[in-house]
Amino acid sequence: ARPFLNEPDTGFDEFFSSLAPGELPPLDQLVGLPDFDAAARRHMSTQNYTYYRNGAAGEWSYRNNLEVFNRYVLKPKTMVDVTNIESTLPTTILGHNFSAPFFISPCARGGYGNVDGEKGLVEGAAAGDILYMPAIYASLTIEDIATYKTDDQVTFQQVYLDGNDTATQLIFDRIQKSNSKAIVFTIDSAADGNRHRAARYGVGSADSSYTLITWDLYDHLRTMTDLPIILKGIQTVEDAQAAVEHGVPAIYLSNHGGRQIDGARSAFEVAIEIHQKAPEVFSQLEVYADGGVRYGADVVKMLALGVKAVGLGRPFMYANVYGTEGVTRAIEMLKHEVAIDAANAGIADLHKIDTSVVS
Ligand SMILES: Cc1cc2nc3c(=O)[nH]c(=O)nc-3n(C[C@H](O)[C@H](O)[C@H](O)COP(=O)(O)O)c2cc1C
Repeated sequence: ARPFLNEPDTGFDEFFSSLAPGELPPLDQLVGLPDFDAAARRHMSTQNYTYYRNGAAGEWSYRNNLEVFNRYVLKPKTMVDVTNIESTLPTTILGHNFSAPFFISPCARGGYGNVDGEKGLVEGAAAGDILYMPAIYASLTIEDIATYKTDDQVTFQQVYLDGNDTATQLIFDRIQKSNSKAIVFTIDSAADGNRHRAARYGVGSADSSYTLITWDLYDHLRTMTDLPIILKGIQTVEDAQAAVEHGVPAIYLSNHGGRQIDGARSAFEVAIEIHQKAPEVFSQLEVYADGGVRYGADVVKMLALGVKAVGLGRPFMYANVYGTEGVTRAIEMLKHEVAIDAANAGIADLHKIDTSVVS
């Protein structure tokens, strides 16, 4: 296997060389989202870090998620008035207002990175006014997470579901009671993920059984709740089109951070396929996407294809090692990067972005 740099070398190790083993660098000295990975790796136990970091099998999909953004370059336009770009960061996600077109992807086991579990993710999302999607296998319960929300904070609850109606109805009722505004049904994990790195440390998938996931099930689930049910883990244009036919309000392109099946394409590549073969999908329903997003420019490239909002998993899990302040700072960093990268690419308004800026 060719060598792989988990984070590009931007001087982190030299700069923080005097820190004691395990000591976290001061938050205000981190300069970008990849720094949170390096900081968390220093601080977390190898076992816990491995659960966050791992990808399926040889981790080629994990790597590709990160590397794919470098295979598509930006084509900056000049002589454009970009001075109002920051005012175009806010967007709506399923009709709810947020301050930026990115969100916190659902990730299990926040407690591995912070003794307070997902508290920092809920509070950070509120402070930064972005969407958080708590995972059903979060360390905190749906109800505990709800106690950390501000009064008007909008969250979407992720779930794994099977054909057991009684269990499903219980979960749906809890979600409704906790005032979540949508259900994010993960459909890319019909079987256990083949996770070599994680298996070494006994930290495999949170969802490991064979699970019945079909369009019939989706149609049935919709009769069991008034909440919109988003499908997470769509990976082909055909499935995106089927989602339109089944009246799905939003799809979420994802290969689960490269954690389920090695060799699966990145969401960015799937978005390109949809853009090429069925661009109408982007206006027929809302399309979200995640995987390997680490820089403002990555978000800009996703938006250029027609993606409405972009998710990040690991960066926020690593930021949560610092708790609410860390997550809040990560959000600020990414907002700033999206704005300056878009501006330098000659984009005046993020809502009017199109593929002419990407090649
Ligand atoms: C530690 C960890 C736990 C995750 N747990 C879940 C989960 O319970 N449900 C789910 O749908 N996706 C889960 N994911 C996938 C994320 O929602 C998201 O798709 C992925 O992290 C995006 O890639 P990124 O980490 O490169 O941003 C998890 C990812 C990580 C890193």
